[in-house]
Amino acid sequence: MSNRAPLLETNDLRKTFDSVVAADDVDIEFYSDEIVGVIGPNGAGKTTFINLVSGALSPTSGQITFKGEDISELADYKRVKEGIARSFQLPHLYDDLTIIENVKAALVSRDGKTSDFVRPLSRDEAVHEEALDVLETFGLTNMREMKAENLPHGKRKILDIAMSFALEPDLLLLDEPTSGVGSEEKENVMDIATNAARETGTSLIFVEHDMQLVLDYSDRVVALHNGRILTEGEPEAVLNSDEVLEHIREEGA
Ligand SMILES: Nc1ncnc2c1ncn2[C@@H]1O[C@H](COP(=O)(O)OP(=O)(O)OP(=O)(O)O)[C@@H](O)[C@H]1O
Repeated sequence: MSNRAPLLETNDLRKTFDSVVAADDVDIEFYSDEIVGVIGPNGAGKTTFINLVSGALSPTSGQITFKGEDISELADYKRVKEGIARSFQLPHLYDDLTIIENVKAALVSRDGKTSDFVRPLSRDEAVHEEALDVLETFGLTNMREMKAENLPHGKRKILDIAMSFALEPDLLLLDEPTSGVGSEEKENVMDIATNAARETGTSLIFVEHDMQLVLDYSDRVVALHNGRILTEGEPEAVLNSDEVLEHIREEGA
């Protein structure tokens, strides 16, 4: 789609679990500043792809190249330092910390310290100011002293996304950012995530089952089925393609 060098590229990327082929020699490129929706029925390999790129899983074979470097065997925390962040289907938050402390934990981990430093660092003015900025951007200012465990699910997803952005990634992987979120709040979550991506120049890859959201928020769509790329390209064309209509939309993505 572009003459520019890809930000992320996979070559013959393969992951098997016994007889299951969850990534079947996947070749794909992602570019800076693009927002890509990944669709596919249950078991298509969407989360496996996110896990392979983030480093949660090692590939059985094949390569992942990020900013021109082979990161296939790089540990997940080192990939964060290289500029790859992710959020989870179920947010990974520090439930007994407040919202602002959660954001500070992300800021502190970005700067190479551990979350044990969060409480002392709550007195660090620079971290405090930056955390307030993040909370403002993501509409969480009013809830900043609430414990994460008391946040409603939609806000938990937003906090998780906010913490991912606080890591200042070049590429952010969102695994089902709207799952479990009430239908009236799904667009809000997607607006917040995609606006932040556009404003910061972060590339976004998001896994999504809601086809209307995929259509509304993606620059490009990748359709997976049985660990393979069924088709990819311009959102409307992909969603209305014969392959997607047959294998994904009928089975229910
Ligand atoms: N850790 C694992 N061990 C064994 N099999 C796995 C593991 N992770 C995934 N699989 C299998 O790999 C295939 C792809 O799973 P994956 O979770 O990537 O699909 P998905 O497209 O994300 O599905 P969903 O939409 O249900 O989240 C499935 O058959 C799944 O059972």
